[in-house]
Amino acid sequence: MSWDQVWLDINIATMDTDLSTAYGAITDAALAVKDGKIAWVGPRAQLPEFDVLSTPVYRGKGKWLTPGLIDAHTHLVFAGNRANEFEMRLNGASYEDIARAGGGIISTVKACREADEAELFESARKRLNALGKEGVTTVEIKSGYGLDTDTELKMLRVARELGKHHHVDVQTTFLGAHAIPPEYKDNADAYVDLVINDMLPKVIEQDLADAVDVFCEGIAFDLAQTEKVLTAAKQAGLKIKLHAEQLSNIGGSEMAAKLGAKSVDHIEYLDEQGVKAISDNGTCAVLLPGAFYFLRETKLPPIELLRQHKVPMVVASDFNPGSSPLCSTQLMLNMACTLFRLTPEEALAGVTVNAAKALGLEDKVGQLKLGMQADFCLWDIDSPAELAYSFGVNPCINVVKNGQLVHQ
Ligand SMILES: N=CN[C@@H](CCC(=O)O)C(=O)O
Ligand SMILES: [Zn+2]
Repeated sequence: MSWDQVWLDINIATMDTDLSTAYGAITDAALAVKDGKIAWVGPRAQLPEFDVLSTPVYRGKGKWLTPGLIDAHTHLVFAGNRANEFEMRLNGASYEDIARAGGGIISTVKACREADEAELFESARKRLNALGKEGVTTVEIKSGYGLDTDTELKMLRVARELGKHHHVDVQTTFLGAHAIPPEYKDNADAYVDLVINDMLPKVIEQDLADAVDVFCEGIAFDLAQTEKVLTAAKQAGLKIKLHAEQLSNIGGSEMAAKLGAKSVDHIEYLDEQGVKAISDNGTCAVLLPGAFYFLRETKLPPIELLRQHKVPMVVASDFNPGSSPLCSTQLMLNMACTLFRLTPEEALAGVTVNAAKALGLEDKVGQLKLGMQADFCLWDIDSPAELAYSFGVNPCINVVKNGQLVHQ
């Protein structure tokens, strides 16, 4: 056998759902890489013979390998910060009060409109470095802090550039319909028209987005406005997804699922009818424990219903300056278990196999099996549950991206 690298003396949480073991685990395993892809994976005892003199061999000292982590929901391109609003909330104001008073998302919009591309790129690069060091190999980044055509395009260009200059793959999402900008305060429909007829065509023409998202909520866009944007995006051939049922239940998830959304995100207020709709349509549920924690929400997402209806559960950071200034996918693993009571295995699936599905990348990443991209991490852990159990000492030893060792 001729391979580019072989990993020995490892246990593997493949997250391969075809295997019957928890975590798709293979103990005393081996893995081989060729041309950036997984060329062999299985028990060490079955590894075919290979030329040990010409093949780099990495030894894992009995530790665990997992797929590279995938953070399927972030807003990591932004300017400024909202520590002042954090203080306001600690003095009694609510997230909704602040948003309605022109703060919240709109305050980050002001900062993003003023920031130049280099500034946005540099701050986002640092954040991406932080995620990359803790084992993230694919990240989704949304626009949505521009709310005018130029700034929305600027944010997406920065996100695309980051993907070109960083080992972490970037999937971009156009979120022009994130909030109603001050200029359209009394005419949200006209803003929706701008999103559909001016922004979206330019986003498509310049190939700036892989997907389109909308914030469907009482403080943002209503059901009809949301449907219009998602339908236009779908007709243009883009993947669609939705911020939905975060603060109330207005039926966004059900509508988006019927349109074929890859995911509905937040969903604390989703009811059984909504869960059935997303289950019937193969839509993933993206759980965002960081925002739940940071906003001190009390309404839990319907985890048990999601389990009953076999909805793939995803765990993401929602990293953003307002509701989740927490730039750590590893922390989300812990919070998904402590706050939402996911099992460590469910949480790990939420940042690997299910996260890939939410991004429409399930044929490439998220599992360690033959033919998939060689994106994986070696962790200084004795069981996969440790990834969700503890936080603060980064257990990531190595990151391999497309078969290249990028972090050790
Ligand atoms: N819910 C809407 N959007 C973001 C919050 C953005 C912000 O507050 O800046 C979220 O996913 O939590
Ligand atoms: Zn979000």
